[in-house]
Amino acid sequence: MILLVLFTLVVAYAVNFLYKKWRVYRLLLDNFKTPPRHPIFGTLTIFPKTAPEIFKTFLSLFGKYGKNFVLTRPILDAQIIISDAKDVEAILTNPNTKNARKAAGYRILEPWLGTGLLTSYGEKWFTRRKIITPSFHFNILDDFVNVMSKQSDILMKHLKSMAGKGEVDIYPIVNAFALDVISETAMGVTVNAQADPNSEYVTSVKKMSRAVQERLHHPLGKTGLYNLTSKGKYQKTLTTILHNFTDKIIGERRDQLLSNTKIDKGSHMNFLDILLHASVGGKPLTNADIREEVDTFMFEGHDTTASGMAFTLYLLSRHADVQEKLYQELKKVFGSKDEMEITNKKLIGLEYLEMVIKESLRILPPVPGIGRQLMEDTLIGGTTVPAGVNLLLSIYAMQHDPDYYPNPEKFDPERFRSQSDNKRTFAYIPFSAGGRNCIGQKFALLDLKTLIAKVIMNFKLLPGPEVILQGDLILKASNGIRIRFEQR
Ligand code: HEM
Repeated sequence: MILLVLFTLVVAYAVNFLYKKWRVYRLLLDNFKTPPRHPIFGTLTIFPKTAPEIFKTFLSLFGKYGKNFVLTRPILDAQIIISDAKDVEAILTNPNTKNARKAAGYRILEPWLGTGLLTSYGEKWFTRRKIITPSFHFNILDDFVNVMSKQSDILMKHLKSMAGKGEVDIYPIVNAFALDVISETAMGVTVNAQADPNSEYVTSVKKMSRAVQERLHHPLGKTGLYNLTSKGKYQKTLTTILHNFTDKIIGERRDQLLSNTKIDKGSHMNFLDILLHASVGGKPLTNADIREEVDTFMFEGHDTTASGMAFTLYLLSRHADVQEKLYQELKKVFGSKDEMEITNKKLIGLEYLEMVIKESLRILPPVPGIGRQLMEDTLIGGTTVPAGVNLLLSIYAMQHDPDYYPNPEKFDPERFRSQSDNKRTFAYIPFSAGGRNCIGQKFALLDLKTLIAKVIMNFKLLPGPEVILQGDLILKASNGIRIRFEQR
């Protein structure tokens, strides 16, 4: 009898669950365009197998189905893809920012990042954001520029050894640079990715970035069942290595503070120090709390920036006129390459460099799209979409939409000479926008400017093959980002 009652309850729950899902599913399909659907697999079947082909097919859908459309997956799962800047604005500027919950896909980052700033929401996100925001104060960024400049000198030596010797895939090289900069600024230690690319931590970060991308495409990727697969177990092993490393750094730094060893104020205050000094409701953050944030910075602060750096150099290598104009601006500010002293103030004065970077981040945005799960009913394209629905805001599609950017495939930094065109504001969001925008935006721009300025003052860039793009969490090139260097 008890079994019968239990069985009936389970069936009733399942029917109710599916009925509610079906109603949302129907609402979305009745109000948004959608590509042809397979009865079980939904629109998954229109996508080819490889990551570059998936990205190409995805982008072609905007031409066929308009700025917003729906994609479906098994079990009545529907997601709205959005590239109408008006709708993006309404979603990102919702005054209830605390409730900006990330889409279900972000949960694949949680084994490594926990629920740090990127993945959390509600009160936890709000409190952490308040604590972390001062880490990006102008004065602190000033100190960080010294780290960026020092690390870029190491990179120059590395590039010199490669100049004039044919094509180089620039992505892993600038990735190591970005990792060194973020580790020194976030944790106060150098992981020496440039000098020692084979250390356990450095290789584990790289493997983890790849493992996360793979998980994104795995049918069980977003479920707990993934942890039982061999790939899931591999991700767990990497997580343990990465956590052990961060735990050790945090533990040592806390002990140093407790034993009253004075933090050397002559050196920069890093994010870790700020977190160790912070408290919530009078209680200090635990080591586990701090680890979430340090790991989040290590992930979000290096792959993104490396993608931006590598693609900017790639675009410059293919546009000799822009490169020359930039070189002339840099020469005026820095004099000769041997006397280059990089400061925050000098970088801010480089107007054309800023335009070049902005246009690069438009044409090849490191984060091609961001996901949200609606926490309240929201009007999208004239339809009230119920809470719970997952959205993908396509940064790439908006920034390539001819309605917002005439001749969108043309690399033209002059687009950013005038900032007066308000129509475009939310069509250009490489760092997202609103309350949950990128907290590291200023940091990333300084990092990009330092590296690009140093490279262009020292080298002439020449083109290699065209990139084949793949756009998962981070925009990358499946054939590498290959260019040639000649020493100036
Ligand atoms: C060119 C480089 C970068 C780009 C294009 C970029 C882009 C973005 C974007 C689009 C978001 C929104 C993500 C979402 O809503 O899901 C974001 C969030 C975030 N970024 Fe960046 N980012 C860059 C560099 C950095 C750096 C250097 C750091 C750290 C130093 C950083 C830390 C973060 C964090 C912690 C968040 C979450 C913020 C929150 O939700 O409150 N990013 N970034």
